[in-house]
Amino acid sequence: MTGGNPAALTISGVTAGYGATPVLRGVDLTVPGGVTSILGSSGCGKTTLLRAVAGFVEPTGGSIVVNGETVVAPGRRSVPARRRGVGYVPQEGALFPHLTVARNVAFGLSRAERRDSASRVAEALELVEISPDLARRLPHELSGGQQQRVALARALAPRPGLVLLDEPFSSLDASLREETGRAVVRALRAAEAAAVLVTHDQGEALSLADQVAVMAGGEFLQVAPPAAVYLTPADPRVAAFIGHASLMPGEATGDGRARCALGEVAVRSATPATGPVQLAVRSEQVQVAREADDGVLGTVLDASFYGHDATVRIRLDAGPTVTARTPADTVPAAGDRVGVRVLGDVIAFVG
Ligand SMILES: Nc1ncnc2c1ncn2[C@@H]1O[C@H](COP(=O)(O)OP(=O)(O)OP(=O)(O)O)[C@@H](O)[C@H]1O
Repeated sequence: MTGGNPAALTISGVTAGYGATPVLRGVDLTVPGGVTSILGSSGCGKTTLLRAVAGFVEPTGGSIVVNGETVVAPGRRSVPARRRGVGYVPQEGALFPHLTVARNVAFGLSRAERRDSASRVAEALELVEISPDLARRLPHELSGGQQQRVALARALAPRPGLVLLDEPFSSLDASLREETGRAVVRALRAAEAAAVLVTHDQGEALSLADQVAVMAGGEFLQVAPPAAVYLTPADPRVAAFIGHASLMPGEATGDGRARCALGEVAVRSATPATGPVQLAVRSEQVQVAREADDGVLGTVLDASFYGHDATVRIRLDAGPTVTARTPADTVPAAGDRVGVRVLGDVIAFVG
């Protein structure tokens, strides 16, 4: 955002629920522009928040401002969904199966905008890199990735300032997912639309977004650029959720070090000089060697092979379990005795 433009979206103290069950518990979020991804476990309230911004769920409290216009505020009638200037791409795209690509894209246009429907449709399809040759096809004649891009074109056709995407890539396989994700972000940037992207997938959240908002239990734990969320998580839950850190108690001993079940480790971040701390050890920091080599001893519980590498869970003799990431050609087997060492600084939180 530059030159004093309003933020694309400001959510302040929003509460919402279904019947007597609260789901959002006073949510605050500012989307200055660009792409913000919302990451959180299933059922934490991500879709409910998007639906509240889009105008499909009425909040019970708080306010929502879209591109400078207040659309929800206490004591005021909320602006209806169709007048919020917000595009919405639901899960699975939800194209109308009996309408061609062009008519699906034109569907979101207002009566006035339909006067130049052909050029609006062409513009939107170009933004999402869909060839005009596909405009007359029906959705089932497209690939999954193309269908998702058409769903985005439909949301972009009215030129909204803000687009909400609810797990738009969840039905795509891994490689198509990455490629479609990048194409969607290119289209959003070309359209100069800000976006909120809900996802379960931390790789997607970190790689596609300018800002990552980590949600748990109906509120945000941290909202920050991807590298900050990964390298300086605000809270142990963020560390555990993003990048699979192993959490364990420790005792800070001064000089930026702490003692824990992994021995003496170097710690990063603002920890007290001495006293109890909670440590978060990233799996890529944990090095596994044969038992004869040095390190803290433990027993392999299980290993998951991913091709490019593997993750190995180890129960340390001292009690806690840690997860290590090992090269694909040196994966120990369940039951193996191993030595474990920690590389670099571990994240520490005040215990
Ligand atoms: N229409 C509804 N009526 C009653 N409860 C609902 C309704 N929709 C959602 N919920 C409940 O509200 C909570 C939050 O749901 P929501 O769909 O916002 O979560 P989410 O974070 O998007 O989950 P997921 O990642 O699984 O899509 C859940 O406990 C869910 O069961």
